[in-house]
Amino acid sequence: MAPTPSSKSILSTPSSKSHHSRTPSSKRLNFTKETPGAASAPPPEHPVEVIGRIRNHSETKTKPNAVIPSSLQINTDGKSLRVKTEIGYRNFSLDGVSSSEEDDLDGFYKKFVEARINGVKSGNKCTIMMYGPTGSGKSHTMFGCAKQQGIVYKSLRDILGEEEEENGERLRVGTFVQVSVLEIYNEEIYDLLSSGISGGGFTLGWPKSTSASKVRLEVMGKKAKNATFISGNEAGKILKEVQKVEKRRIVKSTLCNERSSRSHCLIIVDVPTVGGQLMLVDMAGSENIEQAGQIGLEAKMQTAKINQGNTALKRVVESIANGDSHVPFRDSKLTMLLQDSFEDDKSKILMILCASPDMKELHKTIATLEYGAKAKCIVRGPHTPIKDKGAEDSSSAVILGSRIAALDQFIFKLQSENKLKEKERNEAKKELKKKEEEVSILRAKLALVEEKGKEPSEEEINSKVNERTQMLKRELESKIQECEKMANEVVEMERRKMEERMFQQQQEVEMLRARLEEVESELRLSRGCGSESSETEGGNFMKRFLEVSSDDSDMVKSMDLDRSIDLETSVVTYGTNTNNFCEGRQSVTPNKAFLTTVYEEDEYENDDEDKEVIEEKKMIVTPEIESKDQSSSREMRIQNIFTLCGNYRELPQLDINENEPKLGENELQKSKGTTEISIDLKENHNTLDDVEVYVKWEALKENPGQFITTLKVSKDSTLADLRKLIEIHLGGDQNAFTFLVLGDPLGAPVPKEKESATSTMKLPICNNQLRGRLACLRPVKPIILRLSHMPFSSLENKMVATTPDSNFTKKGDSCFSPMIDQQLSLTPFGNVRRY
Ligand SMILES: Nc1ncnc2c1ncn2[C@@H]1O[C@H](COP(=O)(O)OP(=O)(O)OP(=O)(O)O)[C@@H](O)[C@H]1O
Repeated sequence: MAPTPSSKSILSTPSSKSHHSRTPSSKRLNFTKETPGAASAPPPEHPVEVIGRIRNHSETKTKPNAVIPSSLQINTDGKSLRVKTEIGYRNFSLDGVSSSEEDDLDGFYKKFVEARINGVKSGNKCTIMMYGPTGSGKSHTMFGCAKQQGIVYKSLRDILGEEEEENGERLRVGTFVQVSVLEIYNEEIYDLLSSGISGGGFTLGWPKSTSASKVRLEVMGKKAKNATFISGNEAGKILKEVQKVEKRRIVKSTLCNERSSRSHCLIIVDVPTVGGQLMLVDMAGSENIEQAGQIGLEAKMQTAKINQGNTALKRVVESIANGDSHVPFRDSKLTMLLQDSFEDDKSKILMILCASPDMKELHKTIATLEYGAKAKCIVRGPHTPIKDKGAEDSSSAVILGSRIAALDQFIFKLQSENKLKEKERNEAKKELKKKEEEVSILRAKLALVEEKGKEPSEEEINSKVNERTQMLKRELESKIQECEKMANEVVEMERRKMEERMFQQQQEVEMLRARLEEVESELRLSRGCGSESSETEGGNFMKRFLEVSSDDSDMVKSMDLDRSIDLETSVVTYGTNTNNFCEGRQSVTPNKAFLTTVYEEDEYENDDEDKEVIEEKKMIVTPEIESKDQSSSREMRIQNIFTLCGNYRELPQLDINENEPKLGENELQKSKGTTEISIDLKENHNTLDDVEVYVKWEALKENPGQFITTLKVSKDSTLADLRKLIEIHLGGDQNAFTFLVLGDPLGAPVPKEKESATSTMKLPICNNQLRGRLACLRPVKPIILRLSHMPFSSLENKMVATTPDSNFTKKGDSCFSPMIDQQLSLTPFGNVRRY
């Protein structure tokens, strides 16, 4: 193996010759002068840590299986590197060495970068700079590739912190950072975060559009003045902005690199909350003009300008390492901005030397490693150059101002976040209040439902019953009042009608009286006014009729006048019971007329079956009889009237023609409960020894002269015999009576002891029949008659409901008043009723 070349021979490159002349290697390595008591002093601090990063061989992709010779070999200690040359090898001791083959970007970051980033989060300052020739992998390591992210993004993530999201909400907020991105191109500083048009943009040789859109910045102290920064604590947003900025860097194809970074890029990350700062510097390639292949004066000038930063940095490093009293920080914009990184006691520099194992790159690789070795030798101590007081103050003011601005922004951000949270909290409170109201409403409803579901208590039932009872009571009272009112109205109406009827009846009675007077006068005329008895009879008749007319007793009377002149017959039936009132009127054959009188006994019995017919008589007068003896016919009619008045009420029925139906018979049969008693004259004539006795009570004021029965006795019989039969008929002697000698004007009773000596034949003849006698009985005790007190209203109702027969009476021939005729035309019965 060839002997290891001395470092001197390896580092004797043209570019470094001048430095070697000024700062011998021995001095460089031992630039920290030993001072008395140095043995007891702490070991010197190396502010610059140098890491070698060896990229993959460029021909690996094209020749994957080929054995490609490499100029670099990492020693076993992992911190030193052997460079192979044609004449031998040279070792370089570094703080660490890593190859891309062994450590990808993640591995490299974790091994050499992560600890520094943690220091920044704790408030330290760190500058990570990529140094190496073009195409050695500086940008690749700094920004990464599609597969892996580089140091910029990984460190930002570490500082900001990984975001945790759940259901679209961020759970953890990262560290607040302030990021500014600068580009130093052609010794000008551009603000890559500003999109404004730069008035002083240098466009020579580069696309105008690119440089024209950038803002050029001036340096104030050690900082770029008015640099734009992005701030926040959300890693996603910050990284996205940095990615955009990365693409705005000026790149150009060179012989060494298709997309060669022609500028230095500085990404400055401030962590104002702790005072930490991270400065990431991706330097342009360190190749010289010839190596870059630039042709022409302009291109050579550009390359020279680009290298100005690299050259100035080399000198700064050498000056610091040599302990020179003056460090030329102001030789370039890059060194001006990196001054704090070298001078601040809290600041550390991580210099990553990028190198290619390609044999063609050997010289550049050695130059890079020598540069790194020098930087590694820098220590802080007494040799630290005296700082420029004014510049330091200015720099501190800028830093403080920046920090204050960052803190203000941070406070503002916290305040806005706080406001947002406050707003959310208020909204949540409102929502909570609304929900509570809904809950209370629902609870009330639930309570109601539960209450309804419960069984009603006894008190509730009682109260409801009472309430219902009161309501029904009120309804009942109101209905009673209504009924009373209606009843009063009905009574009043009935009373009025009754009065009208009474008035009508009084008029009818007057008419009837006048008619009777006419009849009486006719009778007197017909008898030639000669018979005194007739006079007496007529007088009696008038007397009785007037009594009846003026009588206010409760006796009910009925009367039908024979109207034989008109050969019409009217049938009048009176009943004391309104419900049982039987009425009928019909046209009859001209040669027949009859009178029917019916007394019904009990007005209080409403049942038809209980009605008792006391008397019914039919009288038929034939035209033949009337033609033989007109006067006899008239007398008969008058007798009928007498009969109605009391003494001669009972007239025998003269049924001449048996084959013809008896007039009014149908109506009588229809009348329930009436008993028809017919007297057949032919039969009487056949029995010569018998006398037919009509028995009746004497007609008194309180007694209408009720008919009792008809008895057949021998003509030789006496009143004593007749009494026995009558008493048998009456069923005992409770209605004890005496016979009246009716022919006697005084109407004297026959003493009982004389009854056996008095012949039945001495009784008055009844209805002009030779063998008919009338036995008029005077009751010893007064007969209690159950007579009707029927109201007129019922009778009136009956009359209205009846079908009239207009042929029954002839107009103008009626003996009654027109009003009565009208009534008779409406009803089959004429009636006179007195109370
Ligand atoms: N470790 C690596 N692994 C794979 N490819 C790499 C690696 N390093 C660099 N490359 C590739 O080499 C090319 C040049 O690399 P890069 O641009 O990073 O070089 P550079 O040093 O930044 O050059 P310049 O100074 O000109 O910008 C790129 O295409 C890059 O992808």
